[in-house]
Amino acid sequence: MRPLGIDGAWVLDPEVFGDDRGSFHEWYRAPEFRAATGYGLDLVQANCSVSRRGVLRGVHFADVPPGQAKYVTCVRGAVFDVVVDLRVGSPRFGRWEAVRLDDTARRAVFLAEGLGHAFLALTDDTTVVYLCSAGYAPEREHGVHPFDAGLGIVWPDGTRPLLSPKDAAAPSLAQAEASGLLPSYASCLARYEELRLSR
Ligand SMILES: Cc1cn([C@H]2C[C@H](O)[C@@H](COP(=O)(O)OP(=O)(O)O[C@H]3O[C@@H](C)C(=O)[C@@H](O)[C@H]3O)O2)c(=O)[nH]c1=O
Repeated sequence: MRPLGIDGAWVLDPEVFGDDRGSFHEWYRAPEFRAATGYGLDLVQANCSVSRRGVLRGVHFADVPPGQAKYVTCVRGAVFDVVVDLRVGSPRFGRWEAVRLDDTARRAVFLAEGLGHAFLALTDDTTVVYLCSAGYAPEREHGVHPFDAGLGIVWPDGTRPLLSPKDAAAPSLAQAEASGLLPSYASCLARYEELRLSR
């Protein structure tokens, strides 16, 4: 796993073994995962979503503590997957980074607690699966608008994005910050340290 430009985010480039039957790859190995990230992934929930082309989900994040770390891959089709640093006080606050996840390279992205996550489906029947370190708590899950100019995410052309009503009504980064919705970098660092010591 190699770190992305936003601390707390990593990408796995797996070795994919192809043969006459199809392919095989490992997308999670606990010791290597821990060695690379400093985290043990405490698997509490595993999710799967299917999206048609142009569906855009996010930018979502959860309150820290406890936060919700996610380990994401795309098992069918392709997504433009985006990690956003929403941690107030982070040197990279507001910065975003995109990784293509697809059923060819079979990359996976890990996002630590407090980071924002979004993806745009580039194909029909795009299937994304992800492992989560915390269970779903709707009252603790929030969003920032994916087209917010303050974030300036450059989404790929060629699709007409379809957002959920909740995501379409999400605040801008500035509004979310002003209303105290965003996690602080200090609380995230404290949470990371707590997790490192406990696992
Ligand atoms: C996320 C989630 C949703 N749901 C339900 C609530 C709702 O009825 C339906 C769809 O929920 P949403 O519209 O929030 O789903 P979605 O927009 O796909 O939300 C997801 O977006 C990506 C970007 C993430 O990173 C995820 O963590 C999650 O926030 O599924 C659960 O039961 N458990 C869950 O963990």
